Amino acid sequence: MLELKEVSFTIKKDGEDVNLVDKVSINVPRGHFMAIVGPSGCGKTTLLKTIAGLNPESAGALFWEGRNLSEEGDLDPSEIGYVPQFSIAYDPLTVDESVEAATRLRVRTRDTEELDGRIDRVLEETGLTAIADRQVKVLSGGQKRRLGLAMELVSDPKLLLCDEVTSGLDPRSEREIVRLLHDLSRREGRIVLSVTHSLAHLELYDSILVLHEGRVAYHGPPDQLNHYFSVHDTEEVYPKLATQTSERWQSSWMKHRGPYYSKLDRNRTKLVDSGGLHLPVVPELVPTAEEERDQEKDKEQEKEKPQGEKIRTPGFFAQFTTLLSRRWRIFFRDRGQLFLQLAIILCFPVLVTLFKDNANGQIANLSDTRKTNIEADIRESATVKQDQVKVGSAVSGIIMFQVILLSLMASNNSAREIAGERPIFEKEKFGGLRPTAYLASKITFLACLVLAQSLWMAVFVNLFAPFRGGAGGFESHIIFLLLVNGGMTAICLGISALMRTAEQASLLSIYLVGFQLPLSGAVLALPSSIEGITRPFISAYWAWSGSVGALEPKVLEAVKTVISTSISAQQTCIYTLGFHVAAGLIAAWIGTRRHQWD
Ligand SMILES: Nc1ncnc2c1ncn2[C@@H]1O[C@H](COP(=O)(O)OP(=O)(O)OP(=O)(O)O)[C@@H](O)[C@H]1O
Repeated sequence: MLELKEVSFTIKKDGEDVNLVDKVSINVPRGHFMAIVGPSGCGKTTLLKTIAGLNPESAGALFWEGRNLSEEGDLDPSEIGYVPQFSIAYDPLTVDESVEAATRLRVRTRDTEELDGRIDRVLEETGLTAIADRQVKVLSGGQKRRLGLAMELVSDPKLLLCDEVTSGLDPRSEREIVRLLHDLSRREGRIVLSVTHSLAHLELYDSILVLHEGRVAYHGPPDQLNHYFSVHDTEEVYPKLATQTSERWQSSWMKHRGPYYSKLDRNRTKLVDSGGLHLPVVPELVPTAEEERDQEKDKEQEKEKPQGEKIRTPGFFAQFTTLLSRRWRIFFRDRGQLFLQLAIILCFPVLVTLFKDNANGQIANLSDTRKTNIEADIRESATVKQDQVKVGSAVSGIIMFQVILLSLMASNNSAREIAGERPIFEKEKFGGLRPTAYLASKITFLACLVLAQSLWMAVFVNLFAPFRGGAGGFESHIIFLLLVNGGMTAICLGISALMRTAEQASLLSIYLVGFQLPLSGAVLALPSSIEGITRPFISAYWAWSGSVGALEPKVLEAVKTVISTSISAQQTCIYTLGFHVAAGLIAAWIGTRRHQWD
């Protein structure tokens, strides 16, 4: 039994308290199918989220089987299913893959047989078996809703909350979905609460809850709705609601609700007697002595069951591997993303090699012995200077170009990685996904991209414009390229986790990359007052400086003749870039833990 006692959800608006849900009191027994209806903005979704625990109630209390949920802890993620308004499946995956991923993330199964059995059962229940290998992107609206339901049913939730799962469907699909929800409420005593705009098919529900401005205006049998509101047609209920204030509707309901609740009880008894409702245990009925003995026996047997038979959330590693393999599958299925990534990895290094000729040029040596005349002496110095400028600016420019292009790749890698799928992530988190497993899968996926991009950039460019480093110079250069790409990828991932939308995250990440070049000081020296403030945050400077520091002395001298920015010690560059990686990951960790379900 789900019980709400004077539950309110209050927000602050212009300094005033506003009750979006106001003193809602209802009882919903096991195996009950209830519609939550009411005009747009009356608080239906807010009430559903309050029941789900997504909006903590500001007053009142919620009970599940007599257990106070706010005091004794929420329902286990496997016990509750929430089907939101938005799609919770990835377009490139098939129906079967989506349900499989949902099962692997929510349910700890003993073996593949159990996993397959669970997936097959859920596909069967929701009528998706015939289209199990179809990609989500080609599904109809009704099929997508069924998939959303299937992905929730994998854990056999005792409480299924559905938010507008029939909106936008044609009348036939709508009826099919309502019928499906009705059937789901008839199994294992599952409670199904469905928020809907539609006043069609109300006869399929056991009870209708009418909300008006967050208050209960009616909660009774569907066939008494018109009678209560004194209307001929259900469509007239909403206009009728507008004829008086919600306070009046609420107090009127409190006065008259007795007979309607009795009717609900009678309907339920009839249903149970006719065998239309299968209830494994009916806690709200006082059991006979014999039933009590049976229940005790059941409890004992439950205790003796091996742990594996209970629905338990999978561990960190199982969730991590499921998410990682799903991420790679989406990556390879999404042709656009794959093509863009390959084009970037292959073409960006080609751009850098355009400057190879000057970078490969020789720098003449000054003679040890002085020339016999001053004119020859000056000519020789000028030639050396010319070589230094030509080679120095090309070598420094190539390094900076590599660094900037890798920063650009970094923002492309991760700016949308979390923000672009935030609703799905929040939904999966609600279903028991560990944020650490999610973050670890993202880091592993991105680390592979960073490795491929940075190594290819270093090796390809080195083929045409060999890095002119001393002993171990090229290896150091590779490390700095890896670090700048890794650092910027981590920072953009942090931004992605903290921002509310993918657009905000992309924009901020692009600005961040755009400012790297001018603020690095590699092109134009910055005023020292600004340099001191900005430098610690400019990854491009530290990677460029570290790589330049790994050049052989003669080339390093040449670079110094064309720049007026100081070169930092390599150790300092490594530590600073390491700090950028760590800061980005910490931001991502904070962002993934934060609750961002609108
Ligand atoms: N976190 C929030 N902060 C401020 N206002 C909110 C918040 N959540 C909901 N609201 C407001 O509360 C009201 C009820 O919203 P809710 O989404 O519950 O309505 P609804 O009945 O489900 O509407 P619809 O049928 O149009 O989906 C709306 O006016 C909405 O703008």
